[in-house]
Amino acid sequence: MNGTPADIPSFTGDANPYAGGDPYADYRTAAFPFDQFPDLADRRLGAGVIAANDEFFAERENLLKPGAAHFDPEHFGHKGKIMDGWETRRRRGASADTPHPADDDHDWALVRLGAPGIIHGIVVDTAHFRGNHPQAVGVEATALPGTPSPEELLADDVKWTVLVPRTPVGGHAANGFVVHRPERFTHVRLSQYPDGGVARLRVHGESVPDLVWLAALGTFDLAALENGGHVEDASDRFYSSPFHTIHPGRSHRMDDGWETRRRRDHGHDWVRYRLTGRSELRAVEIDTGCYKGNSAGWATVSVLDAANSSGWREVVPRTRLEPDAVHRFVLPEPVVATHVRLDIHPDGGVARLRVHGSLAS
Ligand SMILES: NC(=O)NC(NC(N)=O)C(=O)[O-]
Repeated sequence: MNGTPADIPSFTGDANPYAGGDPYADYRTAAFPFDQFPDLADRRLGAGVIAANDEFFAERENLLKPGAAHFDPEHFGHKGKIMDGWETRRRRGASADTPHPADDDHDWALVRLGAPGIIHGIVVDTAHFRGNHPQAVGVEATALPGTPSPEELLADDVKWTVLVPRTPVGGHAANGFVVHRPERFTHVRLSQYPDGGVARLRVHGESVPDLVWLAALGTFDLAALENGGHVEDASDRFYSSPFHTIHPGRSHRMDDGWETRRRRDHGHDWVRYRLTGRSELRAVEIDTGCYKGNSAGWATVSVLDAANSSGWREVVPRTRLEPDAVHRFVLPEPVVATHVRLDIHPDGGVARLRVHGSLAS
């Protein structure tokens, strides 16, 4: 079953015209059951809007930007109001007698996921699109190997699976849709009927890597999101998401890592990761990049082999961390694990965790 079950909030209709002050004051949003899963269409994972049929008012690339859409009421350009989203021109009918668009008229954007995977939910966010949001949206997905061009994706023989059937949406709202599909997808197509603006598209799910590629690599980072690593749980998500610790590359800003609030008790913070699969781990990296006055103080790394009942085992003992630095640990001997836990004492920031090894045979 796809779409919006009765128990998740849905929004329809116009929002009121912007009345000044905080543009988010009348924004309609909700917590969705799939919020726990990362956004597979995150630009920071390498996702891209590779084509759109129209982007007259605002560029398609805005759809995948991290963070909430910005609205500046005074910002106008040569073509109209500058909008932080993807916005198409107004569609027209064929003649003076039929000035309205036809029922099936729509605009579309093609998105390559940054990490292909299983999709659990979609948010079509129309933030700041009030009188010019789409009346309805639909989302489909497909899986193609390699790096297909837009033309290849749009070929007649490509099978697209409907994730969100054409559904009315609200303006200036986070329009969320639960998806129940077991397949791995590589691309999605967002359609808006008949035209309009969408600020952000979020595609929440679980990354499913190409195992043939990983087998060819041999040794790789088994916690990396792009390799199928996953954050199962974390003690704190106050400032930023623990998923950032398994994003590609180095962190370039403090909010690009995982930062917990200041603890005022005697506890500590932690993240629990599920690895690509059962694997043999040989080396661990903890990067406190961009955390200077608020780096995690000490860290411990433990592993669990869920196929074996021996429980959690510490592989990196509690170690003092330097601010804004990469710390490398070669394990005294390789360990077999399905899960890793990072404990930080007492609190603070960790930008990245890398867990190097290979899949256990
Ligand atoms: N005030 C507007 O935003 N108008 C138009 N859009 C932009 N971006 O100028 C439109 O037709 O939707």
